[in-house]
Amino acid sequence: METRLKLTNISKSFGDYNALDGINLEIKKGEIIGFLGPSGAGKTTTIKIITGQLKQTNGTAELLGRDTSKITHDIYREVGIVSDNSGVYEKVTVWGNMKLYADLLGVDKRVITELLERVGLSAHKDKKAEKLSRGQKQRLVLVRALMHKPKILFLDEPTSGLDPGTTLEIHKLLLELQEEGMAIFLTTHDMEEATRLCNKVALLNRGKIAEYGTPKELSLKYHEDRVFRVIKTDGYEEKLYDTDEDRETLSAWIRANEVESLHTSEPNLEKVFLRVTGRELV
Ligand SMILES: Nc1ncnc2c1ncn2[C@@H]1O[C@H](COP(=O)(O)OP(=O)(O)OP(=O)(O)O)[C@@H](O)[C@H]1O
Repeated sequence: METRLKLTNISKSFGDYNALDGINLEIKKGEIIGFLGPSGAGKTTTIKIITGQLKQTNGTAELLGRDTSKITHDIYREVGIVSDNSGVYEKVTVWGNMKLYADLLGVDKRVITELLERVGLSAHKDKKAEKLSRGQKQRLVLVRALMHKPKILFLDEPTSGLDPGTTLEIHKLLLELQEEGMAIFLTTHDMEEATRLCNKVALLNRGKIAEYGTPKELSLKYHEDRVFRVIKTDGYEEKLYDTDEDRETLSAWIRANEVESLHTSEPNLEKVFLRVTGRELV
């Protein structure tokens, strides 16, 4: 699969403070990679280096095969960026906001119609952006970043503060885009979101990638206390651990037909994160 982003041994110092220390990361076509880390871990610094806004102290960053320290503005025709300060024109309508970008990028009007339809904003196209709800505005920002069909999309906290319905819609759209081959670099504080969307996640802590793998791999790796919850036919619930003794007990219950159901409880990414960083995600 085609590599869309490759970071090799990236370090960044601000004076004698090492904000990033030896970051390696690769994103291929059709992959969603989660970049997770507590406040101050170095996420924004990494994104700035990738998008050419900041120069690394060491290492190389290649975006769509080009060295980011030498990229020119035309690369933005193939890159989409969604961040907080997304620059929606508040006094301009939804359609107008889309049209401004479409003209700039040479995108056909039909694409605007299609995208607004896809995220349920067609009915609001003549509303000024300032009148949109938070979720509607977030969807506007997202589709505006998509209209030129970027090969790679950078998403900074795409669903933070949104209701579950809108969040689901955005997730559905992102999974469709992934299916279409878009590579997505996602920062999020929402571990459920990371688990649902990401092929792999990198846990960034104090400027280093402390863990990297599929959400499942990481959850299992930190799964020390494997607990089984057993509901017995008499209605009682028992907890068993992954020990020889408890396994023997479980076999005996099964043989005696005393087990109604059996559940394993795996730790989620949130717990992994806390263990790795010792810090809450904020
Ligand atoms: N221009 C700068 N000069 C000095 N230190 C900086 C500069 N930019 C960032 N830092 C420091 O580098 C570290 C990483 O910052 P960064 O903004 O990348 O964190 P982050 O992971 O994006 O955090 P958040 O989730 O809070 O946005 C922080 O300790 C920050 O204070």
